[in-house]
Amino acid sequence: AGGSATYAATRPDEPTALATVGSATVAFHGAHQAGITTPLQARGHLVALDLAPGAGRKEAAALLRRWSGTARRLMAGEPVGEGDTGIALDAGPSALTVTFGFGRTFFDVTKLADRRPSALDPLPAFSSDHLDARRSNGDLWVQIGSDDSLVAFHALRALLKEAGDAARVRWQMNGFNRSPGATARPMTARNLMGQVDGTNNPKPTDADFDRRIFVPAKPPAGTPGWMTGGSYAVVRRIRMLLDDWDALPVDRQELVIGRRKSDGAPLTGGTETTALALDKTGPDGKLVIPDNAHARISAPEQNGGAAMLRRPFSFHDGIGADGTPDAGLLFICWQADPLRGFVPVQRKLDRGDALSAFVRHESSGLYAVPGGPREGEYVGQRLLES
Ligand SMILES: C=CC1=C(C)c2cc3[nH]c(cc4nc(cc5[nH]c(cc1n2)c(C)c5CCC(=O)O)C(CCC(=O)O)=C4C)c(C)c3C=C
Ligand SMILES: [Fe+2]
Repeated sequence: AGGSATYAATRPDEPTALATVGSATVAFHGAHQAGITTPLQARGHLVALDLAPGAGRKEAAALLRRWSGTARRLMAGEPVGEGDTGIALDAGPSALTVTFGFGRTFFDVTKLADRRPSALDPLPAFSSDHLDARRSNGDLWVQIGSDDSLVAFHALRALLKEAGDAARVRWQMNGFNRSPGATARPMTARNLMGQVDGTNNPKPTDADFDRRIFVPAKPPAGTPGWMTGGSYAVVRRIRMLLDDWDALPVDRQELVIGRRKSDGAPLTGGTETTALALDKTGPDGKLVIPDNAHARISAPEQNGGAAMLRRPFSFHDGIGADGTPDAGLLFICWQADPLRGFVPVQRKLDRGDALSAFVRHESSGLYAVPGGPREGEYVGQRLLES
């Protein structure tokens, strides 16, 4: 079973990844685009592009048509066709998803301002923002996720080549999550602070899930019909001040969030999925989950029911100029309306979240992500051709 020359590179006695991770396929067509309710993938690329000078609606439509064809093929595990780089040869689709969105400026460049959803109005400024405009926003946004790094990179290369002369990369961010099968049983992900992160996300089985995350068939005023089945993505590059965080004793880290680090259970007791007992006080008469605990402040019941689906990737881009890790969370949240999801919660966090001392929001984007394409349709066709 392999000589010493191959031993380090492969483990021929173990089940092949293709039989497990590699074979997972996510549908390209459907009511919603893939990559929103898809379970977190191990690897992610986020890219924003601006249409090239001189490119308008026609070029944008042609690009979305090309991109959709390629995304459909790649997600089915097929090669791109002529000129395929071969990067993903031998691998299955590995749960590849490609998700496309439109930023506010897209509608000016393509002269479609009358079809721009009001939900794309710029996000308010937050006092804790340290935003870099060059790494924020953009006309187009592409999210690529896969459980295999080469499959994800292959898709990225193919899509960026296809942008050709029509669009240029504005910024790119690369992220990761745990690999499937790395834990003995499926578990909620951990972030780079070591916290169990994602516990209280809305679940597709919740009665009000679709209403909170997706634009309904009869969209509200200010939302054009082409957004039916779509969602809005808020994307924030949030740097974690990991050296400061790691210097904090675990019991103090737990007070910052309001949950136990080991298993994500509320400080008020129970297991990971037990509800937070927000009114519970300790023997000293103080709230067990402090006033400024992140989980308290962000809870929907503290924000008029505001809810979002958080689907992040971690990032690590080496060591920053200040000598500390340039690492953190590519925070991506999905909602039917950012003014009822991200904005009220972030406003509240901005005023008094204990986590604020350990994080820094460095870039921001808001994108309208149209519904999933029907068979034979490309993503965004209902916007670009009706
Ligand atoms: C504006 C929205 C939010 C930002 C920005 C945000 C950043 C952020 N969060 C963590 C870690 C955790 N967050 C947790 C819960 C949680 N966070 C938000 C919103 C934002 N977080 C919400 C809506 C919730 C759910 C609250 C609830 O319903 O109880 C948790 C607890 C576990 C969980 O439910 O996921 C952790 C841990 C970090 C590290 C971070 C920025 C880097
Ligand atoms: Fe959070």
